[in-house]
Amino acid sequence: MEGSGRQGKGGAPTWAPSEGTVFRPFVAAAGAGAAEPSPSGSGSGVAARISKLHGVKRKPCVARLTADIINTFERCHPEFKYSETLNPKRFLTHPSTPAHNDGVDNANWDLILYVNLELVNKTSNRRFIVKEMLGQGTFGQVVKCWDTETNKYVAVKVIKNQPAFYQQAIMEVSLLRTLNQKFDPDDKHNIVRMLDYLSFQNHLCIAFEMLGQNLYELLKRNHLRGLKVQFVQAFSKQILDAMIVMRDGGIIHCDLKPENILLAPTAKTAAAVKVIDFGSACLEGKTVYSYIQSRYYRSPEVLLGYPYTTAIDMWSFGCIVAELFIGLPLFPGASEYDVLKRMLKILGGQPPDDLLREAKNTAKFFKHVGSSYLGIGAHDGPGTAYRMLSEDEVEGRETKRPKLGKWYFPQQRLDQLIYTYPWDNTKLPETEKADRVLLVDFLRGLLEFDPNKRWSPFQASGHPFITGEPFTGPYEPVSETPRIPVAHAAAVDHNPGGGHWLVAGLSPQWKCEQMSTS
Ligand SMILES: Nc1ncnc2c1ncn2[C@@H]1O[C@H](COP(=O)(O)OP(=O)(O)OP(=O)(O)O)[C@@H](O)[C@H]1O
Repeated sequence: MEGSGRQGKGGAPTWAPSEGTVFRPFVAAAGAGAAEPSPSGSGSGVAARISKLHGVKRKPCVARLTADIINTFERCHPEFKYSETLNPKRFLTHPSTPAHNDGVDNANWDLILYVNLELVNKTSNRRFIVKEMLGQGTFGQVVKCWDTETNKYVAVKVIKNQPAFYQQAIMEVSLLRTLNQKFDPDDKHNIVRMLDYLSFQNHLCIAFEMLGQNLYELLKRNHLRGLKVQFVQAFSKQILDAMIVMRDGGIIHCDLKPENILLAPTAKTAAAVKVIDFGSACLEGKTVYSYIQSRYYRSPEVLLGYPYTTAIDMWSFGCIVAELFIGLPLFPGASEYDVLKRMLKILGGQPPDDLLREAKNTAKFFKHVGSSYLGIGAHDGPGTAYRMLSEDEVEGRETKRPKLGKWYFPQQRLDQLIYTYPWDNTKLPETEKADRVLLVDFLRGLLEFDPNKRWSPFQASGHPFITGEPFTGPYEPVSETPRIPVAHAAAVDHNPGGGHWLVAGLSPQWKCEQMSTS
């Protein structure tokens, strides 16, 4: 259904004879009929004529004739005029039927993108020429573009023309600018570089350096069998490096997952990665949304509706590390209930009572059973006052049975999963066994139910799994002194009126113009 209407509207044919001219397309001309070359090849047909014009003496073949087809047409027919602007648009956006914003947006408020559309920064006149679609997400579309200023390919995120998306994208610009310029001016900490941002047809467009495949695609390419421990180590180290910087800035990413970690081209090592997509990010202490993080990577405190900090990213990071090793998501729940149930089963514990007591959504998942209950967490601590609801109990409460997904691996505790992976394996070399012991100990500190006890990125970066130091027993991180996130302070200083327009270098007036048209 791709845009026949659109093609009709803007749609001149590739070749455009002047009015009244009956021009036979080349294929027909070179085929049977009046234009057939003479059987002898000596030259009475069109092909032979073209051959002569090109100075070709021997019998031409079709492939040769199409090599310089525009020239060929022009030589064959003096009235033939070619103009690239008259080409039919090759749409990249689906659907490509105009619906809003004077016909440049579709029904989903996405800008209708097509090959060779120029996204222009009116202030600098820098132009980004659209070439192909890279991905479509919640906030809009990401397209590969040719940057006329640097003569390089870049990735441009074209945000949907809707106030909520617009506002959040401004936040992405603001936070990424702070991270890039203030915290990582030399591009050493594995965070995507933002190159430019502009407003085009009421769409905020953000240009990023062009990166490669994401880690989910990498796992798929490996048939979801997981990566060697050495790669898991290398990627973990780089992601942690980015997370240390984010935490120093008091920035919570809120959507860490394998899809948002991209391979980066580098001369140094074949396994460099960068963190992308700050489209859901926020400042610590200024958390606005409660429905955040992709479900499989959602932390217990977010599921339960408890105030959150940068520790939620460490939970997602733990899920990513485990997934990189086993090739499958660790908690692929079909519902939030399913995710939580899997956490309890695989980790053999549950969130601490004080968190459950204060969290907003505890009653959706747990029943208060008094202080003496020796439940799932009993093996590693005192009893708990809360027990997770059964599916029947949830159905009774919510009138709907919670969705439960399939288990793709044995229903085991995390350590057993890692030690026995790929689960039919009996003999492992001693070095591999040692690596896995290290990995399990590393995951223990990341997948900690209590956000206050969960390791910070800096603490995790001291683990022997990351440093390569010998493992002498369970890792005890150094305690950290409380810090004041710098970006948080900066954002408040620049713009006490709320929002982050000024921090991003975008005027509130510009914001209003955009808002009013949508
Ligand atoms: N710098 C980049 N280089 C190459 N590809 C990119 C780049 N940035 C984004 N992409 C591609 O576009 C996809 C979507 O990007 P991004 O996650 O930033 O958008 P989103 O709308 O926030 O998506 P989601 O809804 O999945 O969070 C990515 O998964 C990736 O495949």
